[in-house]
Amino acid sequence: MIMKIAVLPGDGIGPEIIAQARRVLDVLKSDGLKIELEEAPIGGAGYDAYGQPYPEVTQKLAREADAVLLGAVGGPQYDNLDRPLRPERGLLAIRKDLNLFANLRPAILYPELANASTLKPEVVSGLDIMIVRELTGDIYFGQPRGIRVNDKGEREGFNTMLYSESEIRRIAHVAFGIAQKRQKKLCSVDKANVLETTEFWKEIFIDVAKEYPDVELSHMYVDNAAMQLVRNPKQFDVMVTGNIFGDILSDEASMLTGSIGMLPSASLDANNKGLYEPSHGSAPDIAGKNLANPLATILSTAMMLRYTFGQEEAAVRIENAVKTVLKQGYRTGDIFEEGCEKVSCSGMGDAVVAAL
Ligand SMILES: NC(=O)c1ccc[n+]([C@@H]2O[C@H](COP(=O)([O-])OP(=O)(O)OC[C@H]3O[C@@H](n4cnc5c(N)ncnc54)[C@H](O)[C@@H]3O)[C@@H](O)[C@H]2O)c1
Ligand SMILES: CC(C)[C@H](C(=O)O)[C@@H](O)C(=O)O
Ligand SMILES: [Mg+2]
Repeated sequence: MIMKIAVLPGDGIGPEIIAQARRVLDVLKSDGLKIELEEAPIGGAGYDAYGQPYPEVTQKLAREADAVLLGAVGGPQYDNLDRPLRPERGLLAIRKDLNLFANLRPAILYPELANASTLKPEVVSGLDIMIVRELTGDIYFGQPRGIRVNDKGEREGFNTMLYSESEIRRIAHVAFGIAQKRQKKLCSVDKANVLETTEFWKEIFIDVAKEYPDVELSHMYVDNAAMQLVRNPKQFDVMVTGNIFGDILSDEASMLTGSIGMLPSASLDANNKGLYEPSHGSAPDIAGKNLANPLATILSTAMMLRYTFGQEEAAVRIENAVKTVLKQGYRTGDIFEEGCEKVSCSGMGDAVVAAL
């Protein structure tokens, strides 16, 4: 089987981190994996090349590919564009277009990074949480949305937090399925005390739970969950939540692992076609300086091999290479500590390739 991968570097540090992930894939390719890579622009790069953040060429490539590897989108130079043209809309468009409703963001603390975590080692050692974020619904996509003039002649901005029953059910099945293969503990995060949308979410989760009697389902309000994540994160095994809460909680959880540069992600459709990207953004403050941590992107390629291609061995090989470079003491600036060797983005890529 030839694995067709659409590579969309995007903006800011996107091209730098994707270059390192490509080197990793090139090693696997030279060792016999049949991988076909083709690049196209997305986000600001899409706008610059074709006037659209999700150009038709990119859409065609992404639809025809088995998986998509994406860097990051966005940057201050695009912030004043009309809303539909902004880079972030390109990312939302590809997620919706490919029906990638299940976003998996694993927050794993590698023991070597215990000191890089913002929490004390004893609170965080052994951390392994899977955040399951619904990705194609919620306030991100609910209609109506916009900025309008109200009855009093005042301008107002509005969005709609919306989930249909089928959208909740399908993400619930994904989350319960993942919990079944782990510690069998699923925490659904909501704001059911205030928001009808998430009260409904909770109701559906309780119903779906009947099909998974071996999984212990709990519920937590999102404000408490944000606090519990920094108080005692190891109480969580799998967390499942809607699009907006998942966006925020996954960034928070990333710091428990040492850096946002360590958090990979998989965004899957119902058939495990996936888009793989780091959870972070285009980091305009360090873009073009060869400073970014490429490990989240490299770990995302491992997720791709696992979830879309069923190549468990190759996935573990990449993860082991990452563990090796951390053991060897290589650190980009975001995870650097005294006594380690500071490397650039491409330097980290060199180390991973050597470890492979
Ligand atoms: N998936 C995506 O493409 C995505 C995700 C988040 C934000 N964004 C976009 O990125 C732009 C910047 O957003 P932001 O600043 O809020 O978030 P960001 O994640 O880009 O950066 C936040 C901070 O984390 C640092 N950082 C991020 N990734 C890093 C890495 N790999 N190595 C080292 N440090 C890293 C940055 O330098 C910055 O200080 C915005 O346009 C935003 O919309 C895109
Ligand atoms: C850039 C933005 C649209 C995106 C999101 O909010 O989903 C990002 O923050 C992420 O976490 O992937
Ligand atoms: Mg985010």
